[in-house]
Amino acid sequence: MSDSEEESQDRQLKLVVIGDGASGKTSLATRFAQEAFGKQYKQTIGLDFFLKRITLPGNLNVTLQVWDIGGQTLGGKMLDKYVYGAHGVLLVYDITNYQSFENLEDWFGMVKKANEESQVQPLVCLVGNKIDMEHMRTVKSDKHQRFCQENGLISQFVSAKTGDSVRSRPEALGCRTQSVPRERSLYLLISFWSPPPTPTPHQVFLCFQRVAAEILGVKLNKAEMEQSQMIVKAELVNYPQDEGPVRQDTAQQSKICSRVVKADIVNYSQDPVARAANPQRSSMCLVQ
Ligand SMILES: Nc1nc2c(ncn2[C@@H]2O[C@H](COP(=O)(O)OP(=O)(O)OP(=O)(O)O)[C@@H](O)[C@H]2O)c(=O)[nH]1
Repeated sequence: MSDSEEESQDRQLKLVVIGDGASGKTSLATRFAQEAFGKQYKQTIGLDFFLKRITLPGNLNVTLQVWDIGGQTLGGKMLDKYVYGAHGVLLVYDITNYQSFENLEDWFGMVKKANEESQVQPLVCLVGNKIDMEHMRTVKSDKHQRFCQENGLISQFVSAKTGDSVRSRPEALGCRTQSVPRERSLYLLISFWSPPPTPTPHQVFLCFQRVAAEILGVKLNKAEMEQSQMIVKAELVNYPQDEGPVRQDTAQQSKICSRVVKADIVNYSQDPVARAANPQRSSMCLVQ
């Protein structure tokens, strides 16, 4: 095998996703590996595996082996075996479930114990999931940050549900806002902070990418780092009546921007399904 062939071989990383039951671990892994999301909760018994190949800056191909560990394994005999040898750990909690945050101490304690004899400690990322339900948040962002600082963890907020598609313009999301002046101003507001409409990776992908990059010591550029860390929700727009089908796909989209932005309150006048699934909307654009 030539040198260049050897160099182009994939690196393999084992990433373990742990946290309380129903915090969204399987959903994160599925969003990352399959670009999918299921509303139905199906408890993971034991563990599941996902594989995904990504390319990091410098043309470095990395195969991520994602171990999705069932939340019920905490305190069980197998957990330390699952976690042992992981290069990275995603410690997941649900921002709307305080107990899932409190239990992180136990999960993190187990990670440390499982690897205490290992020479290399895994990189641990604290993941606050379900930020599409910001209005139901029970874990304050500063608690999250404190936990990260105290334990030397990297920090991430995501939504497995929306994928938190950042850096997309309204037209790229299928919104047609031109016909209503109020929406037009919102469109302009968002456009002002948005870069050109190129297809960009979603937040969950960026979260995994960031962990892989940190493990391998690969530097992400400033834009990639900002994308992976900044989350702004802009749930908005008073859609005209004839645009129901478009709305369904776009009801959960978020936007990235660098400060607080006042936005319109949503009024999904033609979309009872989306409304039922998402009863409350933020009237502000929130900066994490
Ligand atoms: N709104 C919202 N719901 C989510 C999100 N992520 C997961 N869910 C829902 O939360 C429930 C639990 O998600 P799972 O991914 O199965 O949770 P888990 O942590 O794998 O659960 P265990 O298998 O018991 O460990 C499901 O009904 C998901 O649809 C999210 O980001 N936002």
